Amino acid sequence: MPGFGNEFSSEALPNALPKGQNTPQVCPYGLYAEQLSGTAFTVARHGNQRSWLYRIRPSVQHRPFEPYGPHHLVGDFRSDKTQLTPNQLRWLPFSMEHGKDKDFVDGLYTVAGAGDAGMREGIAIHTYICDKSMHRRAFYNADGDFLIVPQQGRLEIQTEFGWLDVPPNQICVIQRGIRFAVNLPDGPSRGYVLEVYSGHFTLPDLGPIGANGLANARDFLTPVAAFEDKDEVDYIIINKYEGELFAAVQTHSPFDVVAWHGNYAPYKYDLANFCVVNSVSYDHLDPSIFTVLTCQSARPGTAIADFVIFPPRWAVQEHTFRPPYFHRNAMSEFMGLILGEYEAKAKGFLPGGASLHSIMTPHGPDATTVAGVASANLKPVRVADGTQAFMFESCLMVRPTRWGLQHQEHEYWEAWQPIKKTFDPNWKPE
Ligand SMILES: O=C(O)Cc1cc(O)ccc1O
Ligand SMILES: [Fe+2]
Repeated sequence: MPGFGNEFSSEALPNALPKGQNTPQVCPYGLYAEQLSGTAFTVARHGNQRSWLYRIRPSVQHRPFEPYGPHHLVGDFRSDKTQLTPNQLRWLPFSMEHGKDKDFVDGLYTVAGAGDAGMREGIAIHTYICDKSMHRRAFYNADGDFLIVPQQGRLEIQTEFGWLDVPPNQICVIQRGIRFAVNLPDGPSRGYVLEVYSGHFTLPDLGPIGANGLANARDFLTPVAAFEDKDEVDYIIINKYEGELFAAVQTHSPFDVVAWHGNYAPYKYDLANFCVVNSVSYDHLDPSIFTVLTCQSARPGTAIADFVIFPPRWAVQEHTFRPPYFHRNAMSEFMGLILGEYEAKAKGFLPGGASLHSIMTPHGPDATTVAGVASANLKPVRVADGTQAFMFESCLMVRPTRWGLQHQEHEYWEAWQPIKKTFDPNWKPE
């Protein structure tokens, strides 16, 4: 179903949604009504999110949760599972070996983050590497929302709300609490996850751009209700709770929602639909023009996390240094690559890899990219064709985990050292 933030209704059987009320004495088809809250009951109307699920059995029918592990997740970025460093960091593609004999849940590795899931403030950045579909296992995250960015392998995701099919170059958002299971129809798979512990993703304001452009609301897709009626089977529900995992057994499928309505539901988006807006005269504009989704903090204009892409487009700016500029940012920048190459890095930044440039840590185009600029022909050119890089940008101090640091590419700093001094004190304006 198309649209962003809509009040949706979906029935897998005719008339399964109660008419005119949420909690009738007895629901159609003998279903149980269950509310899933995405915000406090009392949040102002424009930000309030909840859905009503009409299911074969209530979710509460499960055995007690027990600790589950081992795992490679971090939910507290002041703990000794992290290590402070302001250095530029880069990762070669995360090895598929990390995903041997693992499903999506067991194959989650936290690379970096900030804050504390327990305080519901902060973000976590994970990679997932896996080669097994989830069989009779479902996952939900009590800590926050997942924005999932597949890099290798299509994800076929069963959720309580229906099915999502998410190949690379598409993304999906699965919010706090929603149960899902990931199948891997293409075999071994890898990707990135941006997790936000507070708030939810919204579309960025467009200001003077107007009412259209960037990620258009109509291109977001939410699943239709789809249920399975499986009883007398062991299902394991795995819960991420303050960065730890817990598992509970139940004897029915959690994907038994016959109908639902509400505005708290997962969605996906095809990055190829992004309507790119950029300078058509001069200068390299800030990458915020490429924001797909944002999770805002309480400080106006300041994101806990922005999801930004670097899509294929025309570069037409005249008398301009066209690659990304050198800079020191007030925000942390974690980047990944889905496909192809990134315009600021001639080598070393590869699909499935990543980089982290912390708050105020200098960075910019590498020496090879800089060397090509002065002689570049500034006719209109296609840039980033067949490529897709992205950035998770956060106002928070993002720390790598120990696992992240152990797997980094050493000597990344050397990428900038061959940049030549071109200063000429006798230079004269023409
Ligand atoms: O650092 C990066 O590569 C990301 C980035 C891209 C860009 O076009 C401008 C600023 C910026 O931080
Ligand atoms: Fe940057």
